[in-house]
Amino acid sequence: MSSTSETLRVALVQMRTGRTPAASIDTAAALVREAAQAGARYVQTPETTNLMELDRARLFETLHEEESDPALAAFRDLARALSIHLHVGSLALKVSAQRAVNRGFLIGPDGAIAARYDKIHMFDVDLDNGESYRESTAYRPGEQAVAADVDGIGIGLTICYDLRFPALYRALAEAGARVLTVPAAFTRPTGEAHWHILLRARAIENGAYVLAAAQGGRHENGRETYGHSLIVDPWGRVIAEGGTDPGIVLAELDMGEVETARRRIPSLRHGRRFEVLDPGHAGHLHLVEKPN
Ligand SMILES: O=C(O)CNC(=O)[C@H](CS)NC(=O)CCC(=O)C(=O)O
Repeated sequence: MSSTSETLRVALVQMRTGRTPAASIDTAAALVREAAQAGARYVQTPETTNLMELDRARLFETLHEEESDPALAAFRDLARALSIHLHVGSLALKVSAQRAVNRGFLIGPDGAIAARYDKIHMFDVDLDNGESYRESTAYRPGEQAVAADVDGIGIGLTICYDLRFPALYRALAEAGARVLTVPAAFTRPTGEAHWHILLRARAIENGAYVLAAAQGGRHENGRETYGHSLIVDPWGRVIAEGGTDPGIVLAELDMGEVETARRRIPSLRHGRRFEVLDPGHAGHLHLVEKPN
């Protein structure tokens, strides 16, 4: 790596995960191999790479615990075989008989798990097209933001609905992340309305690359997801984008672009914090001084 330009070749794997983990693992693995052959050093797969299942009884019959999960074992072998950083956007994993986690893994080129992240914000939402989700009835939310390292580049780990909570991304950027990741399974209507603009906003306000591998199309469980895996640069430009079908999306990240964006608009440095003094009333919000 030269001292003037720090770069990272990345790929997103877009999928249409079904109800059989073995098939999902095979599909994902083939696309990860294709990405590695195209020169990607970091490859990200979408939310719930292993399984999309709406039937709760069947979900818990199919899920494994982390220690015995076949998808995690297969992806660890694959990362090592290809010598890449493999970010499995998330796996649905059982933590007890009736409780699951929506957990992301960053696997290093040695096959070791470098970071784990449990999705914090649960998608408990009723859409006006009749789609209704209660993620929190099956999944236990995470309680920690997680930043990790890929070849000396800080990477923030988030998942899907987290995208709507900008304070998480600000905290990750302040912790040193220059790349923010949002593996997702967005619904079609909310994706059409909000996907691009929210991803671009997170990139712009933090002067960071945003990488979002997506689920797309009509799934075996009947759900439809938005697709459009996206790579956004720190100035907010979309530099690569997927469609609705499975495939890979490639880009070369240049960390000089992060430096340039943050020099042009130093909003990370200028940010202040506010505290509600008198909740529920019109009034003043107290400006909280930042340390230093
Ligand atoms: O449950 C699965 O099978 C996979 N997981 C998901 O699809 C998750 C939880 S239901 N989806 C979202 O968070 C969509 C967010 C979204 O669409 C928005 O914020 O607009």
